[in-house]
Amino acid sequence: MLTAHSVADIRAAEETLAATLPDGVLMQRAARGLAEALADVPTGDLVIALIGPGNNGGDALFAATHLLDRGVRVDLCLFDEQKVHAEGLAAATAAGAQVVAAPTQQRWCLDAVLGIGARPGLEGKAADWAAWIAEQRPFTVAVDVPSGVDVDGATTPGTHVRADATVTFGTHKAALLADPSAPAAGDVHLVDIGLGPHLGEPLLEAIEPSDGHLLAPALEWLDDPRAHKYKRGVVGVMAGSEQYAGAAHLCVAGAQAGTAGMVRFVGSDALSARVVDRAPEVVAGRGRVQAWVVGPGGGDDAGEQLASALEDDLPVVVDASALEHLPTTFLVPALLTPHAGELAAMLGVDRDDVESDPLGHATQAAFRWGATVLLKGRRTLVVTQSRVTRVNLTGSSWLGTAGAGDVLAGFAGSLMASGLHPHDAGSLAAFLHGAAADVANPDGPLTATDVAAALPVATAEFLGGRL
Ligand SMILES: NC(=O)C1=CN([C@@H]2O[C@H](COP(=O)(O)OP(=O)(O)OC[C@H]3O[C@@H](n4cnc5c(N)ncnc54)[C@H](OP(=O)(O)O)[C@@H]3O)[C@@H](O)[C@H]2O)[C@@H](O)CC1
Ligand SMILES: Nc1ncnc2c1ncn2[C@@H]1O[C@H](COP(=O)(O)OP(=O)(O)O)[C@@H](O)[C@H]1O
Ligand SMILES: [K+]
Repeated sequence: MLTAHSVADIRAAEETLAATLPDGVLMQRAARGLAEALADVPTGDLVIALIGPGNNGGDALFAATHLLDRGVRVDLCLFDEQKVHAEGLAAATAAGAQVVAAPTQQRWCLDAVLGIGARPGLEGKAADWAAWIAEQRPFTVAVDVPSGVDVDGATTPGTHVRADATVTFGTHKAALLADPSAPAAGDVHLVDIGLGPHLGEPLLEAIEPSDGHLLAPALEWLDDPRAHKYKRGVVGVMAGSEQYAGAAHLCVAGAQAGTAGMVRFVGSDALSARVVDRAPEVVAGRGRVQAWVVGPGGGDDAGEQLASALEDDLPVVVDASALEHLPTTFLVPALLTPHAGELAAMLGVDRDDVESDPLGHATQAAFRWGATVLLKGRRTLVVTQSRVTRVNLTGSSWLGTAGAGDVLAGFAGSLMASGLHPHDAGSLAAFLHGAAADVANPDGPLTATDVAAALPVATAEFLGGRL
């Protein structure tokens, strides 16, 4: 699992670790890691280092000494000459760095304006530097975090740097993983400075290809010699309507691609006939299931369908139209799967509000409904009270295609029917859904049907540690 920690936790870990080491060792580790990450800068090329008032600037100043040692030239811009890491500045200038008034034509840039001590938003000189980066497009490496973002909240309320890469120290930060701030970080490289053993519970985590073991609770039947389809679980699907018949097919396709042993479909006679025609393995009509999926393309019936599913007292995935009919709170394990527009409607706010603070709004909804909230998007979030929030890093923007959400809801329901907690079911479904899109076509268009078709292979590769 890839983890990100809060600024407060990082500070506490740093204090504990620093107390066991001679002064300045941590900054030296950070500076060396930063210089190593800049190994591609050719000898003789010129780097501009934008230096802020704190230790973030210090890291870059010491990294500059390593760059200068191997023949890279370094110019320095100081945010505040009175407030700069003095030893770092002395070391960098002694090694040959020049202080200049403003960035000009440099093709390489080190953003060391602000790190984890930042109040979000850049002003004055720092805002001018961010504008220069946006206009001149030098290859920009952010030190620890892109300056100006909200490090824990992953929001971008003011001016900030947009980097090509970020070299971060000790652990990831929420801002590097979650949207809307993640694009400002570019490619993220983690430098180990020894904080690991001193860090507490993460603020955010992301499933990695090596985390196939997370599926284990849904696969206990695999080793059971007397296993049969019902031991794998049955997932019930109430999806689709006259208007959105395709959602029924796509949700069923997602459900069939999962770990459950059988899919039941409940809908009108006409829709049931179509679904069974297309997917002969599906059993139509009410019956015993271990989890329900309600809402994809559900149209006017979604409220009734949700009420009917909730009567069974079973885990439930609530998607699309069913999100308009939520009970005050959930008494069964529930996974709600809104996109930003649906979450905005649930909370009575604007879509822009959700998009500018997805973590905050998904968390608010998870607490309000006592449910797991999976907020769909480029970096899908899965939030459950008293669990570490997960962010999904798989897939590409090609996944934003009609019906992809229907497949996701069906697949997550299948994992829940096999016994997974909604937090694991939702985050694994998002992970495998993105991985399946990459299997189907990593760099180009694809349909939701393609994603559903690739899910079984993506799951097998994940289980085999081959993703
Ligand atoms: N933790 C670790 O393990 C390690 C950390 N290391 C490094 O240290 C970095 C953290 O350093 P840091 O604490 O000095 O904070 P940093 O962000 O450089 O600057 C704070 C200063 O900026 C100011 N300021 C704030 N917001 C502002 C704004 N919007 N506009 C203008 N000014 C603003 C703020 O002023 P104040 O809030 O006091 O008014 C204060 O003076 C960390 O990211 C990493 O790079 C490594 O060396 C290795 C080990
Ligand atoms: N820019 C994007 N990058 C990656 N994935 C995306 C992006 N936009 C949407 N997605 C994913 O595509 C799916 C879209 O679901 P949804 O909005 O419900 O669409 P639909 O209702 O058409 O099925 C979700 O899994 C979402 O996370
Ligand atoms: K920075």
